Amino acid sequence: MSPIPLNPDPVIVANHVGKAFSNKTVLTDISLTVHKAETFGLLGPSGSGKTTLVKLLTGIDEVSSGEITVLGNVMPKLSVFQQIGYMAQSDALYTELSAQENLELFAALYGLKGARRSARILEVMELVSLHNDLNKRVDQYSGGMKRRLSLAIALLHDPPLLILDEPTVGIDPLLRQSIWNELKALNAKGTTILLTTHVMDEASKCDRLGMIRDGRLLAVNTPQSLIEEAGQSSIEEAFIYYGGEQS
Ligand SMILES: Nc1ncnc2c1ncn2[C@@H]1O[C@H](COP(=O)(O)OP(=O)(O)OP(=O)(O)O)[C@@H](O)[C@H]1O
Repeated sequence: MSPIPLNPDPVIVANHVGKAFSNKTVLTDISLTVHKAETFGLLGPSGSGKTTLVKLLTGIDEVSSGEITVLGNVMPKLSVFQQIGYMAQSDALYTELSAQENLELFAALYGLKGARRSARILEVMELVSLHNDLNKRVDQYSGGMKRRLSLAIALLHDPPLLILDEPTVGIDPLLRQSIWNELKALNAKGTTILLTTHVMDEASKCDRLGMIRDGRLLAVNTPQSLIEEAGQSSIEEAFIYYGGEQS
């Protein structure tokens, strides 16, 4: 199967990016381009540097070396952050408020008003199957429900770029499937998605994957090409192969 040609517009460009915290190097020489309307997955074990890279891409944190451009702007840049739907790994929710109140707050932040605001809140909550729990306080939500609410918030302003850090952790397989369907529908409308995962099955749903280990990008390609080039039969085996070659 030949891969679908990528839209050439670069939405994210990382150029020889490095990141160190005091004297600890966490990312080394990461170069990577994410094109418009693709789903790009960052796959790597716990502690490999995925969240650190995501924070650089969103502009929450700054590179130690190299450069990141997002939607044509050198990061970090506040105006670009408003064009990104960001779902952090730990849910940034006001737990003493209801889901509705949380959504209202973020909607106001994004400048969504009036009927458009109410309609969009309902739309995104239907999408994550939480529309019947709008008035429940978030401290009464389960872990999976909080993840889904965080995803709804990331989608609220219909941003051109979604950056999702482990979006489906704690979400049951059926709902995970429907979330993936939605992500693919957003892709089809032109939304670019970068997400992190360590679930191999999920990685195979991405258009392209970046395999990351010990802060280095080992390989970038379509899941199928990564498997074929490594002469393996699964993403998991390919990952072990590329990791082994590097070390
Ligand atoms: N602020 C910080 N100061 C010092 N070290 C940090 C900081 N943030 C992250 N690190 C270190 O950077 C490394 C990569 O962490 P990171 O959270 O990016 O990994 P990850 O791939 O996202 O892992 P996980 O899948 O568990 O979330 C870890 O060794 C972590 O301890």
